[in-house]
Amino acid sequence: MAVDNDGIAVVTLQRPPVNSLNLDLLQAMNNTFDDVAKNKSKGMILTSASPTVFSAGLDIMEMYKPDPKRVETFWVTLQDMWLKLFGASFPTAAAINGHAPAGGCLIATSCEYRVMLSGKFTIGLNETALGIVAPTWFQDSLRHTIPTRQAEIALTTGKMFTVDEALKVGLIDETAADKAEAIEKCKKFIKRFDKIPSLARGMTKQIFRQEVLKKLLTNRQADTKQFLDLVNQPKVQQSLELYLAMLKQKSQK
Ligand SMILES: CCCCCCCCCCCC/C=C/CC(=O)SCCNC(=O)CCNC(=O)[C@H](O)C(C)(C)COP(=O)(O)OP(=O)(O)OC[C@H]1O[C@@H](n2cnc3c(N)ncnc32)[C@H](O)[C@@H]1OP(=O)(O)O
Repeated sequence: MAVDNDGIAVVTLQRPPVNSLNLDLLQAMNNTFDDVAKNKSKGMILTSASPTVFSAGLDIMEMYKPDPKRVETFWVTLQDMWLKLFGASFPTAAAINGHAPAGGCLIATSCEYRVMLSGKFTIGLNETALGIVAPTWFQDSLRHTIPTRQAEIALTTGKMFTVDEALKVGLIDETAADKAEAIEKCKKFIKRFDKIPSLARGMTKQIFRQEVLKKLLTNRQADTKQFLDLVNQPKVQQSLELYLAMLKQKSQK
């Protein structure tokens, strides 16, 4: 992960090849979000070092034949990442310079503003298409971003939006021709708050988001147990094995 700081922190996800979210990357993100809060940055922009993938979502390898302690830590760290990002008092924006499926879409929808590169990229919560259920807080992040009816249809169909579709439904706010332009547009959004007192801004955002945050905070243990019960089912392990093989086969073509 690289962080540039000119008052606005540009945080670049840098875990080749596809920025899949494993325990180490999630821990690094959490430490970075804490630093951004401590350094009193004007705001934070999340982007990716890959030219084609913003983030491929959760690292499937963390869930396949997992070590019991590590997989629990993985999930709790993912919850922490979402609580910190969705609940950040500082302004947040995503310069989405590539595909953003599942957990990649979660990161983007946890930010306040999204600029995505025009091109053949897709974004969405595709969990149902994979035969899994997006956790409540994943769903909440999408419902918080696009109209409820569109969110329900997208979630139940596992829809991956093209850039044009995402713009139309409000899943992204703007498009950009390249990464530099996406970052500039995100900076422009963050600079809108230059004349707004940051305490009032931050508290207003937290009040606006508190219902959704509270849902996970009060249900954390149950959410973790549900995940662990699911991931340890032999049938789920079988599906993960098949999915990994399919991904490998596709990447070798
Ligand atoms: C059937 C699944 C059952 C799961 C059950 C889980 C039970 C518990 C679930 C509860 C949690 C629910 C929440 C889940 C949220 C998630 O985020 S799940 C992850 C979903 N992500 C995806 O489905 C994305 C998969 N990846 C892609 O579609 C593509 O890789 C891409 C569009 C992002 C990029 O395409 P491209 O640039 O062509 O790269 P590839 O050649 O496909 O991949 C390169 C390389 O990376 C490996 N890889 C890709 N994604 C992941 C990943 N998410 N985790 C781990 N590894 C990944 C891919 O296999 C290639 O590896 P090799 O080079 O072949 O070694």
